[in-house]
Amino acid sequence: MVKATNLGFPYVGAQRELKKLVESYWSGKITEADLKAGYLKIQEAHWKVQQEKGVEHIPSGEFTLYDRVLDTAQQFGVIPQRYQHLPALDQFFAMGRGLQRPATETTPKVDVPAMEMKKWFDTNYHFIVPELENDQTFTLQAPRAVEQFKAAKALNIHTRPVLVGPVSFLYLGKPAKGVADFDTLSLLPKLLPQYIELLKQLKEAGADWVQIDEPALIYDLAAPVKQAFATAYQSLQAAATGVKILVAAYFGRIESNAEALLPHVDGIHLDLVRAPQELDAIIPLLTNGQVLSAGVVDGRNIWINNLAKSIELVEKAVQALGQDRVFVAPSCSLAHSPFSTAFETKIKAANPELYSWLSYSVEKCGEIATIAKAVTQGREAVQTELQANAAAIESRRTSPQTVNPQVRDRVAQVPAEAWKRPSAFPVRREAQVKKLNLPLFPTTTIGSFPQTKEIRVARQKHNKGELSDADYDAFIKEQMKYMVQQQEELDLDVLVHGEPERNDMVEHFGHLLHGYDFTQNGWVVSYGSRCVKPPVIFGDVSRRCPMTIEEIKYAQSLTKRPMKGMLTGPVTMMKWSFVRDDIPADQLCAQIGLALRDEVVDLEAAGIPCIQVDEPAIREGLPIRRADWDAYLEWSVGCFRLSTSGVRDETQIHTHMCYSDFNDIFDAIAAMDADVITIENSKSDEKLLNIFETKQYTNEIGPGLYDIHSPRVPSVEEMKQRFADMLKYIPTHLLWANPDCGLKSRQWPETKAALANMVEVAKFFRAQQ
Ligand code: MET
Ligand SMILES: [Zn+2]
Repeated sequence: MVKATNLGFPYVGAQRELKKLVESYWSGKITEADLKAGYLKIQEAHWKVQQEKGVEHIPSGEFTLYDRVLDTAQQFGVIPQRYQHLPALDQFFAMGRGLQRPATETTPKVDVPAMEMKKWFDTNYHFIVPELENDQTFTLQAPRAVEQFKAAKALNIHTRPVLVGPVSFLYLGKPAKGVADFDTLSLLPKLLPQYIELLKQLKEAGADWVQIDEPALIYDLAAPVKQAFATAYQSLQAAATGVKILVAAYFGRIESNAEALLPHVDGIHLDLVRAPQELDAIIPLLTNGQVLSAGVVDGRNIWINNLAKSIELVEKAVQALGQDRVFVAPSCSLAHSPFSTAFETKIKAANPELYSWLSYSVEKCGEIATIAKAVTQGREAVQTELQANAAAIESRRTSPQTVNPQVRDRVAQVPAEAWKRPSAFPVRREAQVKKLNLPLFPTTTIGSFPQTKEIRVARQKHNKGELSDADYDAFIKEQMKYMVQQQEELDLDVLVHGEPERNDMVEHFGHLLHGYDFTQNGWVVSYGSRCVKPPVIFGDVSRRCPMTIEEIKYAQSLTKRPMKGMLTGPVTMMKWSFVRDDIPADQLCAQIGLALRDEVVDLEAAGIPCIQVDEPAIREGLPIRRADWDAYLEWSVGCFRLSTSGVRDETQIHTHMCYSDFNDIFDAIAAMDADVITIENSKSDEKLLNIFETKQYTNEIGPGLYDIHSPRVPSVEEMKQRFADMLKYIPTHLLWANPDCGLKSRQWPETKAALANMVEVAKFFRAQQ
């Protein structure tokens, strides 16, 4: 019998119950006991819903109150010194999010920052990076997996415990602050006995299968790391704990990384959505009853599965291995997909066709069960489900909502010259210098100004219909007027309209484009208790109407200084949305690129001399494997150019990225060929500037002069220092003065003070020349 299994579930809850629960605990509204009782109830509901949907291997132990890598660190005693004095639960949250607490009669004052957070592979989830000492000791304490397994068992639900694997844990960890650099994998021999102990405890509690997540298997790995995998699983096997081990890799292909560990495990999970070709590669390597867990249902998106296709794939595995050696599974933990489409009442009513294409975690569990049943009992056993699915897939393939022939034709017929500016940068620069007549070291900002409470309230009222369109427009105009006035007073050179009309740089444009929709409850965790609700791209994308012209034109009418138009680039529009999976990414990106191209051309026609197209997400879209980088950079950079190259030489194209860590893709950034790029710098001066020692950036550039993430006002002196450092690397005539990123999360007083200092610095250096 082919088993329906799951790897992980959206622990945040159907209506983000867990978020509300932990946040109430943080604010002191509920006690630790309330928190415990509360999360047990949530877990119970989750186990039950998976059971009802027909999942046979229900995961436990992956449920976390903040982050499961952090859970893993704490339960093995990987606790940096600065948190060690705190009681367990406070300690856990302090490591995740920092803790500030005044002294009481019995306890001293606490003030500890959070540990570092990093992106979890190529998802938008962020995990807490374990800090390891080179003489680190490990001690197993209160393992979550055992606690949760027992809790489920008490409810009569048999679960499959999930652990973060020992190699991935160490590989993703880093040497603690102040410790000399060392290979964190060298700690493996010390860590493994703790895993053995944990497996024994799970066995004792009644577990049979244990899922050990080793997502690090999808990286380009050096030989010693592959060896570490082999060593680790060899010793777990030799310990004969009595549980069966399923090693799970996901988010990509494992290639040869698992070969050495394979003989030492009872099964392996593969992400067959990202790497379907690995099915054929792995089958011949499985022996002695080893199991293949086939990840055929995409755990990272919101779309229905093509059941007929998945069934075929699983049948192929069954033919080779037999029914008892195949599990059906999501590609990765379902924690990366929202909870259930049942809450999408608005889409259901307004667009039932789109609704029929959606599948969130609960529905995905149903899909997994259907696939398993079809393969075990034959397709007839699930005929109704298969028919409904086939109809939905067909409607999605042919619907005018997804396919717009005009858009398709336009993408297919983009002329070669549309992929780049007509003239080279030096020629464009000459035209721009003449037209803009800017001083040396021009000053500008990145786009947004403070999103004040007043702005948020007005937007809410407008959304609820309490503020008329006309009144809201008038309000936004007032805001722009204020923002332009402030910039003139500060004596900035290139002004912006300030983005008061935008709630979010992607969602705002989504509303103005065909092919986008918005969910009510499509939440996924971004980090800790923080969730995001990305827009959905379901169809071919084109402009509904000009998107920004009114506002920018109005802002320009208020000043003689050049106004900078402000758009979100095609790659970022995709990366920060739930993207359709029925056309290739490069095609979708070109569609968005063309929509933006029209807007860029319209802005120019409206008399806007500078246009910024933000691409903060280009780097995070970089594929995990180096071998895939070139193809990705080719289309993503190409689409940026497509969106920006419809203008005359004299129109100055800007772009912006808020990280400086792009030394490895420097050539691609240069190939974007923006006239001006503004980038982050202030948090990592050297990292960014070092690259200029070896490579030349030929266009204009504004490395951020100060960090906008903090309310702190940078002094003139420190910015002078930073500017002087930049001047060592960047030719005088190419350098701009600007902050790191947009100012929307700041307040006005600090914004004005910081910008005033920044302008002073630019003027000081101008006077020196
Ligand atoms: C995350 S990058 C933000 C760019 C945008 N133009 C802003 O200033 O807010
Ligand atoms: Zn930014």
